[in-house]
Order: sequence, then structure tokens, then C-alpha cells
Amino acid sequence: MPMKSDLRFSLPTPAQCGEMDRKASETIGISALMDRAGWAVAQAIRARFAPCRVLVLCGPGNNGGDGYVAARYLERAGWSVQVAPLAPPREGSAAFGAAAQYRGRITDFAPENARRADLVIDAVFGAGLDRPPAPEVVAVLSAARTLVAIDLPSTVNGTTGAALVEGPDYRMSVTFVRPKPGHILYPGREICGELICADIGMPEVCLEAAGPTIWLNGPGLWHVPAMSPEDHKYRRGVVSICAGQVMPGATRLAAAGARASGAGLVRISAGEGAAAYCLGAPGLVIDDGPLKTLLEDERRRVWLCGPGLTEPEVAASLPLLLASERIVLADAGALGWAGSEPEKLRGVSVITPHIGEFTRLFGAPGDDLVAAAREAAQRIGAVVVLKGAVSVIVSPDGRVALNDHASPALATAGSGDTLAGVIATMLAAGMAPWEAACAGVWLHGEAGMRAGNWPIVEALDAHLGDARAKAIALACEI
Ligand SMILES: NC(=O)C1=CN([C@@H]2O[C@H](COP(=O)(O)OP(=O)(O)OC[C@H]3O[C@@H](n4cnc5c(N)ncnc54)[C@H](OP(=O)(O)O)[C@@H]3O)[C@@H](O)[C@H]2O)[C@H](O)CC1
Ligand SMILES: [K+]
Repeated sequence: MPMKSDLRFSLPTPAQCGEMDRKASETIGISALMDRAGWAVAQAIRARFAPCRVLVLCGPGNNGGDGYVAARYLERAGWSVQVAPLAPPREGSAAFGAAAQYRGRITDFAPENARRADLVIDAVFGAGLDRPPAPEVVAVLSAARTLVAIDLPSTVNGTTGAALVEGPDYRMSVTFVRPKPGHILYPGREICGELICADIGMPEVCLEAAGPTIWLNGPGLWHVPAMSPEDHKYRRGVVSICAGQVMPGATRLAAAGARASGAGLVRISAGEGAAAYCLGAPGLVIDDGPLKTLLEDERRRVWLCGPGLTEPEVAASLPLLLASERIVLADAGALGWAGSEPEKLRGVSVITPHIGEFTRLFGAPGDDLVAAAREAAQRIGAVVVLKGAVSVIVSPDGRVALNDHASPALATAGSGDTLAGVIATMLAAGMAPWEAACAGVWLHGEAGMRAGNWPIVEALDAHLGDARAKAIALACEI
């Protein structure tokens, strides 16, 4: 598990937030936290909007409680405020106390009132949303011209980011303590609008007690080895890549990604197709010997199998790699070779499917990408990197990192081959599989951001070294 110091990367689920709140109620008290939460919402709104007519939609739980507090602070700042309760808070609850302290105007929970307001604050449901909201609730939210969510939009599942119903988009969402997975995963991410995370003084022990297992990917969650005066190519790590005879481009891209991200040595095992790889890239070593012989070299621990390979080529290489207990990253052709029998991949360390490849292997993931990727990782005992706009990186032990450090520039053919090469380099540098996968995905994303507009995939390579240096520097700062 990531350590206590890594809590700053945690993305607690709503269920874990419930646990956190229970723990907090034993120490600091929910009312104090609610007051800070509502104040933070009012401050975020005052910083972004000119005074205007505000309607606060309040549900029966603590999310509604935050709404009453925000209403009180906005009114105190001279704004025109009305509260529309969906249902009253439970007597004796913190939200009940917050509602009692709000002495301003109350109106009906109705679409026409939402339509009349300049700004509508959604404090209907937050972490407690556990089923689709009723159509009457959605109708009121949809009538708003500008919407701000407290914690989460009342239509979004905070664990999965799924939209429980079709609803409106928000200008901004103000959450507390840490973002939730639903703020990061699509479509939730898009529905939320600008995301603000306010520090409300939640004691760290409470967050720790919640036991988060999902993390926002970034340097500090893992550490990439830095350059050292004692380095030599074997210490930096050897990446070996199985090459095919028909599609050399993918293999070459993977090799280039591996070299550009700092591998000590990259070797391509090309067998009879060696001639296709000998042109250009003089720093690459091309082997034409049989794989069995190459595997006698124990320094060649890390192997990449799949980019540019046909299924027969995978069949001729992957079982041998597994039998010789190498650290294997399987991608592309290797995933196709496994078809709908993912158990054939048992023994590999990391797989890197996009959603189509994942679906062929394990079936459609449905709305809960994290749960599906977790099940897949357990099933084959390997780290699963489910690639997408937000990539989900899952260890068989249940750790999950969500990577939003990426750019749409990466959505181009060959980008996955480069990524496979980068992850292989991290493995060859001695990183554990989940950490290597997290680091590789982040470096790839960073390179995409640095590569400017509409880069061709080869352009990523020029930025991978600086991306690695940045990751090292950022991890040291933390
Ligand atoms: N984590 C923190 O740091 C703090 C968070 N705060 C805020 O608290 C909410 C979570 O509060 P909670 O009371 O647990 O949950 P909600 O207010 O989101 O919702 C619970 C109530 O809503 C009902 N509910 C849920 N879904 C529906 C639905 N689809 N239709 C109708 N009613 C629904 C639920 O009813 P049940 O019948 O299921 O019991 C509850 O009545 C968090 O989001 C933050 O905003 C605190 O301020 C403290 C700090
Ligand atoms: K809400």
C-alpha cells in the first residue's frame, strides 16, 4: 500500500468519506466541518461570480447542511439568497443545526424558482447519493442557468463518475478534503466543471481511517530512479523487445520510447526479420538469434511482447518468455493472441489494453472502470493499465491509480507503443510493476503535454527525458 505520507494523493470513495465523517464525529465534530465546508463554498462563489440572485437547493443530508451554511455566508456578504429544501434534515443532525441557523428566505423546490435565479447551488445530494435522483429533482437542476455543485453534482456517482441520469453540466464543483474518484473519471469529470478542493481541516487520522485505495497518479506516489555517477547500461536497465516481420513500425516506436525514457540498453529480438530493423537508430541492438538462446542472458530480465506482432509471432515468443520467468509487459498483439481467454496471460507483470482490447479479453467493463479493471488484475495476477482519457492503473493487490496527467495529443496511432516502451524502461530500472506502470503513464502524459499541438507520435520521444527529470524533481519536493 502507499504510505501514510501518500494520503495527499488519495481519492476516497463516498463510502470511505462516510467512514471519515464517522471518525471525524468522534473528534472535531461534523458541525465544525460543515461550517468550514459551507464557508469554502461561499468563498469559491464570491471569488468567481459578481453578487447575484442565488437559489440554494438543499437535500435532507449533510450535503444539504453545507448548502444552508453557504446560504448563510452568502447572505451575510450581502447577496440575494433563497433556499429551496427538497426535504427537511433529520432532527438532531448537523444539517438540522445548520438549517436552524439559516434565517433567510425559503422557497419551493420548483423549476420556476431555479429558472429565476442567476446562480443555483446544488446541495441536494453529495456523497450519500446511492440511487438515481427522481425526475422532479433533475427537472429543477436542469432549469438552472448556472449551476454550482457542493461536493458532487446530484446526478453523478462519486465512486465511478457515471451519470446516474441524464442531467445538466455544472460550472463548478466545490469538494472537500480530497477529490473523489467520480470527480476524476469521465463523464463525472466533465459534468463537474471546474473542480475546487477546499481544505476544511479534516484531521489526517480520519482520512487514514477511511482506508483509501484509489490514488491520483503523480510523482511522489512512486519514485523514478535518478541518474547516478555509478550508472552503467545494465544498472540503468536492459529492455528487450520481441519484434515481428510484418509490422516493424510499432516495435520501433516502442524501442524509441524505451530509449528516450532512459533505458540503459534496448535490444530488439528480430530473428529472421533482423534486416528490417538494422537501418537507422544505431544505438539499438538487433539480435537475429533464436529467442531461446537470447534468454540464456540473465541480464535481459525485462521483455516487451506484443507491439507489431502477429498472433503466430506471439505464440512463438510469449510462452517462452513466461517459461523463463521474465518480467513481461504484454500489449497489442499479445492481448489479441489471448483472445477472450485472459488466463493465457498469467505470468506477465503488466498488460496495457485500451478499452477495445480490454473488452475482448474480459468483457465490457460497464460504468465502473475501476471495479472492472480490479477484477481483471486479480483474474490474471498482473497490473492492468486500462488506457483512456483517464487511464486506470490497477495492481492485483487492489491498489488503483487514476491518471489525468495526459493530453488529447496522445490520441494518435503508435502512442500506445511508445507508452509500452516507457513502462518497460521503468521495469528495467528496477521499479515494481504497479509503480513502473504509474510512472510510465505519467511520463507519457507529460511528454504529450510538452509536445505542442497535433504532434506526430515520434515527437513524444524528444520530451521523455525532460519528463523523467521533472518527475524526479517533483518527487523530491514532496
Ligand atoms: N467528507 C467531508 O469532509 C464532509 C462532508 N460533508 C458533506 O456531507 C455530505 C455527505 O452527507 P450525507 O448525509 O452522508 O449524504 P448526502 O447529504 O449526500 O445524502 C444523504 C441523504 O440523501 C438521501 N438520498 C440519497 N440518494 C437519494 C436519492 N437518489 N433520492 C432521494 N434521496 C436520496 C438519503 O436518503 P436515504 O433514504 O438513502 O437515507 C439521505 O437522506 C458530503 O457530500 C458533503 O457535502 C459534511 O459537511 C462534513 C464534511
Ligand atoms: K450536490
